[in-house]
Amino acid sequence: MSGKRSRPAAPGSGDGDAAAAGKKRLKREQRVEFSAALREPALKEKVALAWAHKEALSHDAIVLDPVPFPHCLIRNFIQSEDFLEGLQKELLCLDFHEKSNDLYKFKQSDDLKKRREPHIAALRKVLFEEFRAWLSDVVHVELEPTIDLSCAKYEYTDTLLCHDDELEGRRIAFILYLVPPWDESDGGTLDLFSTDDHLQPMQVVKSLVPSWNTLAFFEVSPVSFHQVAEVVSKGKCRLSVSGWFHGPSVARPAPSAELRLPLSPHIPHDHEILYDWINPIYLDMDSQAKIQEEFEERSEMLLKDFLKKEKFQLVCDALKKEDLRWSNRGPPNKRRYERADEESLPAVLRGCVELFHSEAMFLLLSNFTGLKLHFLAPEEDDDETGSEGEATAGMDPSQSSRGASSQEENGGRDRAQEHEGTSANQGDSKLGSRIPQCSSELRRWTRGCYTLVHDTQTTEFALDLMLFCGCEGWDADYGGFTSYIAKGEDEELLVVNPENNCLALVYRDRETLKFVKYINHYSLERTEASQEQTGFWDFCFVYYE
Ligand SMILES: O=C(O)CCC(=O)C(=O)O
Ligand SMILES: [Fe+2]
Repeated sequence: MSGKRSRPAAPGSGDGDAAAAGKKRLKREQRVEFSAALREPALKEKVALAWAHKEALSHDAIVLDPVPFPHCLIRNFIQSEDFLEGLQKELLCLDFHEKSNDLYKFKQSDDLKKRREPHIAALRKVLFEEFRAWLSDVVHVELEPTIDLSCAKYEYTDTLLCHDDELEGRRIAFILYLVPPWDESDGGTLDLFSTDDHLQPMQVVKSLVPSWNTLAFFEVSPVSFHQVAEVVSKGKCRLSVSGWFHGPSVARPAPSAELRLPLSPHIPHDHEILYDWINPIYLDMDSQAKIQEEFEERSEMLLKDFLKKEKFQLVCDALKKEDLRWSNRGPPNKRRYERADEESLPAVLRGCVELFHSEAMFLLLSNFTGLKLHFLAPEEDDDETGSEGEATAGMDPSQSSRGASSQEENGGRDRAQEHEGTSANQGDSKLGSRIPQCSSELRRWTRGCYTLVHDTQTTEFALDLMLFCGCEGWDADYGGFTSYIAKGEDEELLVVNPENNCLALVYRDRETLKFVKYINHYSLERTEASQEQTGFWDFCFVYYE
């Protein structure tokens, strides 16, 4: 993602506390230096050469690795241990704000740009004056004095998912870790991703374990994909001070647009399939009319106990069988979950997929939502009520069978006749380019899965359908919920929590984006409670008029 949302910008950095700065200091001013070894001209020269030639270099004071993208670790960055302790104390006294969206969950401090605590001020100075000069020489880029600095706390279940840091002006990212003794098994590693020929991240190829007084830095570029792995130790706090040195950006090629999932029109299937699978309360025309009324009001709907009990049980049993083949869906800067390979589906799951794909379902969904997902469904602006007072619910799916041929059987139903006429008149434009279609996936959600909002995501009018399985005892704190947000904002418009045998319908417009919240380590506690059951599944269909 080209980083507008790569990570929260340092919080409000207003200018002008010059007056305050002029006041007499209450606390003693601090001074600090960075690693003397690093400042040795001979070592500096070596690092600069290695950086320029993209060569690895290993020294007590600094390790440089050009793979998967150039990054360095500086051990013992700050010379004075007393200073670090003072700094840590000041940082922990700051106000931290819980930040949470598709990409991250962690605590961020107030902006450090203007903080006047002596250790924070001294760190800012050494970073953005002496160290910046050193770094400019080493990477051969004139880094600007712009101060971009904040403090982050990652605790149990906190994470920052795959991103590249790219945002206007950012040239070198850096992080100074102030963590207790830390092990890879605590989580919280800084993971670096390899990239493919299209500059998309592939997999984590290197994990840097944070350690006290180590500074990591890397060049921000179209391939600098990294993440902070979820912290999985309870009671451990991964404290860091991080920011960016600004400078001329590395050229970025235009992002390649993503292919969306294949779409297909309904498959011929008459209403019998509905009666086989669906709880009969939803097949009653009056309840469809009520659902439609409410859906038109709210653009969302949860239909509980949607499948017949015995069918739902069969579906759940089949999902738990091991012979299903699942494949990972990425890339990690956009999503991570598993999708069932359709070929491997046993009959019952194939049947369920067919249900959502069926012509009868397209018509039923038209009735639930008022959308025109079937040519028999009324036009959107056609809000007349029929003589039997049930017409707002459109067509009775039990009256339609196979496309046009069903019209004969529907002889008595005026609206069907009328609308067949309409679609025939509009002819090719309706039936050609604009046939209602859908995409489908059977997905498995376990710890570590998520989807992200990203720049190449298409926004469109669409009806989302999700049917959840295997989520008894699922807690919203595990993540895994689908969040709908307004484009360009983090504000949540709607959340859909996974709930067993619940059908969620959501109509979204071009200003709405959705993501599935990262499923965290806490979700594994449920696994322990309910034996081998990990995560949950959903049938996810997206319908287009
Ligand atoms: O804390 C880290 O190791 C990396 C943080 C990071 O990637 C970021 O804040 O953008
Ligand atoms: Fe980052």
